[in-house]
Amino acid sequence: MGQLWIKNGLFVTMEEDKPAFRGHMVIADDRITYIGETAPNPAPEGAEQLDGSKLAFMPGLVNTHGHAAMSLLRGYSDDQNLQVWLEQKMWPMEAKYVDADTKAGSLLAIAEMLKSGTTAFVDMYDRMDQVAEAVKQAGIRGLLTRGVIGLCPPEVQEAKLAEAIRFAKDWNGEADGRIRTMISPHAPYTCPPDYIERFVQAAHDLDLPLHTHMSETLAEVEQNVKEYGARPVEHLDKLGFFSRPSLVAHAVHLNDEEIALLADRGVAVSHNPVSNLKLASGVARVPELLRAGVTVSLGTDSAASNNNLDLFKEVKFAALLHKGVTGDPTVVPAAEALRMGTVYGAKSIWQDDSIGVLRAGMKADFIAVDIDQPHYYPLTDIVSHLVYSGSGRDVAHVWVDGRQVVKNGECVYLDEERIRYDAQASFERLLRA
Ligand SMILES: CSC[C@H]1O[C@@H](n2cnc3c(O)ncnc32)[C@H](O)[C@@H]1O
Ligand SMILES: [Zn+2]
Repeated sequence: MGQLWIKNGLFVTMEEDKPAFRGHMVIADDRITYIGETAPNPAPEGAEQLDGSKLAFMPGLVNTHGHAAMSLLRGYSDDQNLQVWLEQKMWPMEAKYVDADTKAGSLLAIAEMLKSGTTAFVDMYDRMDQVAEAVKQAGIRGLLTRGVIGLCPPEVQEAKLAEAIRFAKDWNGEADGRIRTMISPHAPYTCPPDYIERFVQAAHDLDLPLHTHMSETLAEVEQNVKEYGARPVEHLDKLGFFSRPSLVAHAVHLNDEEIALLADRGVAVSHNPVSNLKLASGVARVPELLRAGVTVSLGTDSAASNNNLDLFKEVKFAALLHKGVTGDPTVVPAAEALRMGTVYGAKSIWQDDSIGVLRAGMKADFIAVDIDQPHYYPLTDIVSHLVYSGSGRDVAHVWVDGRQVVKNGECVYLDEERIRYDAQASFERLLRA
């Protein structure tokens, strides 16, 4: 891959001691080898040079919850609550998916994510080999997991669990280590307790993290109490779920005791503000979670409930929403929202701390934002501008694992025209089927 020397760029490192400065960065193969205000000394011989003077460089965004292939269902069902949306609209359409649809939807989503600055994403879905192939091709980083809905006869449950384990084993560490896997019962309301326990066992056996939807709606919490005599957090805790590194999506309806328990067990939360607003699920208690020491990152959920996979939007919503509902303008300040979209996301999913900040020795997963535009002027506080004024549309270049995967706004390894065509064809077939 060789070396890249970025000169005179504005670097937003996400490091606490030196968050932003103008300077230089050197990439060798998959790693950052130098970052600093002064030029590298000695100068990297033979390195490709990039003038960074009109660009802001920051760690790639990390999307910690989604279902990429559902991008085919973008706009198919708006303005419904979760239960109606899932049971009457999503699940009937998903039942008609074939491998080619999952591949088409995943490529569409990955193109959208890469072009808007996401370098790593979590994906929970079915037909995950297709998603993994798409990740491999596009050059993005993926934490992939076969999500399992257990509302089916025992022999089907058995087959789904076996498939989840097979996928997790086959793909962990693939694509030069850009793919990692997890184990995922879909939710406490779609998987019986003894079935969830088998996923926990599998996660132990394979030494993998767990991921699930949890406490997304009030109805879910009430149903859990009625069926199992416990709220979802206590329920999952009793089933041993939090004995593994775990990432829960949504966590909207939590009481103080549940927040304390999640903090105590080291559970990471993927906050999905836009999806939660659109499905009228509620607003997660993010300021309290952060105060309790929970790692809170950001997810888009799918393009069918968002309807966009630009994580910059999620960062902005996270910064604004909690000010609005608490009446306190100091909660989730811009820098904290940006940490949720980068370093906290990295911490939640990539447990070896090799991504999420710009620092020598870290993996070279970073993006270049075109700040030579009116909405970045006057150039004062770059973090404020990125959060409150910027968007994924400003992303010019993206690197993952030291490899440039977006150049001048175009995906290097994807045929975007073909992807749009295939996505449209898949959707039309699904409608007719
Ligand atoms: C088979 S795993 C993926 C499964 O999850 C469904 N899904 C998408 N968004 C949500 C959400 O916000 N809450 C719960 N479940 C969701 C999706 O339709 C798939 O069936
Ligand atoms: Zn989801």
